[in-house]
Amino acid sequence: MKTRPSEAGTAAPASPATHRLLSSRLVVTGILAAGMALLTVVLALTGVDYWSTRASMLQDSRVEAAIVADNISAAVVFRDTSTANEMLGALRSSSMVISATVYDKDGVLFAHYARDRDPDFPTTLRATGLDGAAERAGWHMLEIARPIEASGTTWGTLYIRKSMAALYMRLGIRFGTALLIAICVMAMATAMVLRSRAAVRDAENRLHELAHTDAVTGMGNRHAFNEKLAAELQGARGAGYRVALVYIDLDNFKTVNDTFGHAAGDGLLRQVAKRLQSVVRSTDTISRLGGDEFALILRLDMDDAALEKYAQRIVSVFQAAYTEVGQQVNVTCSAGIATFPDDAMDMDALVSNADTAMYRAKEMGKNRCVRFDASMNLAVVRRQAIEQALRAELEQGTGLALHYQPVFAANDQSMVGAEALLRWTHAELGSVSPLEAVSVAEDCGLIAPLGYWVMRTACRDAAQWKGGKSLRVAVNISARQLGDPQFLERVMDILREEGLPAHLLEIELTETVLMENMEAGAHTLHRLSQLGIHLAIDDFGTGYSSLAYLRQLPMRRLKIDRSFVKDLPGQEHSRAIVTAIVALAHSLGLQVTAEGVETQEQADYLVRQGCDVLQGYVFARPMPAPQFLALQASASA
Ligand SMILES: Nc1nc2c(ncn2[C@@H]2O[C@@H]3COP(=O)(O)O[C@H]4[C@@H](O)[C@H](n5cnc6c(=O)[nH]c(N)nc65)O[C@@H]4COP(=O)(O)O[C@H]3[C@H]2O)c(=O)[nH]1
Repeated sequence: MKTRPSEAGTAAPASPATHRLLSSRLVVTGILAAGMALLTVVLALTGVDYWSTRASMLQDSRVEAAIVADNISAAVVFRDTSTANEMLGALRSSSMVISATVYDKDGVLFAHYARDRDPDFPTTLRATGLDGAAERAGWHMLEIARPIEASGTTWGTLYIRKSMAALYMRLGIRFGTALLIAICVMAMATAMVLRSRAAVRDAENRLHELAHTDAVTGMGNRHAFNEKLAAELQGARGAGYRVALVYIDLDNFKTVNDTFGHAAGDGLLRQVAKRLQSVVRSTDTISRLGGDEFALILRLDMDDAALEKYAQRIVSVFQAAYTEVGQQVNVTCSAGIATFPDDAMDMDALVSNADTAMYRAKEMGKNRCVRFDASMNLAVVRRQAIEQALRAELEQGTGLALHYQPVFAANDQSMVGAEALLRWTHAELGSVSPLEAVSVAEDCGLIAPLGYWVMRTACRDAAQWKGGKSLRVAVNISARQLGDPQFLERVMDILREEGLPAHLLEIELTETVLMENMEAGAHTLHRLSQLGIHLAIDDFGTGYSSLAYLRQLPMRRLKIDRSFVKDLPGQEHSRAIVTAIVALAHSLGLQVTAEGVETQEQADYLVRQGCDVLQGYVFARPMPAPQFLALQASASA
């Protein structure tokens, strides 16, 4: 199967909105953190500044008070109040001084200076609360007291009050400037971050768009599909609605791609996308999952019958032919539907079930839509078991066998060869039909080892068939085998190693195999034919082969499918087809084999129509190699 459930993924990836919100938050948090850091630095610097300015102011004030106390001592000794007042007045040049007072040795006011009115100034030394050489530094005011001395005697006390306002003013200006610079820096940094963020977001949006868009059709791709389906299922769980998933796979897209080239294939996919979009509702989501696979997610607001009709509409969209590179191209689709929560409770199971239903549609003949059914999973389980068993079987090679069904010349009923048919009986799985085994082997990549085992075994057995007439062994080849670039070389090696002449090997290919390997196949077939190997078209009439194309291939034989033989000679339709096929084959120089001949009446009719070789239960059933050897020995005796 092309799609494995694990590819879908279960967890809903973060939506672009969540992603954007998260990255915006990160940006804001980063800016805030930087702002806080700058503010802290500014505050710390201001604190340091405060303490150093305050300490130097204290020191200056002490010196100032000592100088004034020294100079004023003479005026105090001689009780010259006016000189003392004048000297105190000189302090007005010191802007921080509020007032200065001199008390005599009894602590009584002697001289005073106040910058403005200072009604609270202490009128006695006692009221200052300071004595001798003391100082008091508060938040608002600095008070200094200094003794006034002359000739070793204390004559009074100088008391100065200073305001701290200037200090705060200076600090305030510095803090404000630093803050302003910090804010400007932050604003510039923020503007730059936001600008680059916007550029990054644009780039992210573009990347998101690219990562979620299919380049060929412009539809959502597998990422977009996974996100949408996860979101839709989450919504459905919350709100209790149903969701349907339709898996669509084009049936013969590979042929178009191989025939007309990849550009035409892309053009066709674009047309398909347009047509699909024209039938789905605007609320439904259609995505291209890759290759020729599309998926449709719809919120189910319709009943099952309406859903079937809807699916039919999708399939019928493909009925009209497409025109690509001037050619009419017919492409059909196989679709599978699974619904949530009826068929699956989670995303992986829903995807897997829709895929399973789509593969069932293919198995049922393509060009249809199939609703998932729980029993289909049993089929999937069986296929997985077959895959495992086949893998083991090919390593040990014990359970596989070939049976040979003889084929007879129509004119004299003599045996002319045999068709090798795969038989496989497994201890647990029982008898597995060759069609089932080959189909599983093709899907899981085991067709090459299986095909070469069949080819080698058939050639080895046929090399033992000795008799009057050389018998040719026919081997069936599946589509994937013909696509193997090593095919020609491997077949030649096998013939050489097993000792079978090339003309005694016939390779049977169905029309579908031929049509699926048109270009690469044609070259290989010509080489095989040049080497002497016979080529036959199997099950003729059941495929869609173009006769013009078949004519160019080096075919020797055409085998009429047994579905046309079964109703002979009674049914007119079958009679007409068989007559036409025989005439056509002979006109192209091909021999005709009729397979599935079950009655003598059918055999007689086919001989009358000119068939060259007959094969069927009426003559012999497929049989094990030793039995065939015995039959062949008795026939040639
Ligand atoms: N009803 C009826 N059936 C008859 C009669 N005579 C023969 N048959 C059956 O018709 C099938 C003929 O093989 P086919 O058309 O190549 O169809 C084959 C062939 O396409 C495929 N197959 C078988 N062996 C191999 C193999 O080794 N490799 C590949 N690639 N495919 C194989 O599986 C198909 C089915 O094979 P079988 O089941 O063996 O079925 C065989 C054979 O048993 C008859 O008179 N009446």
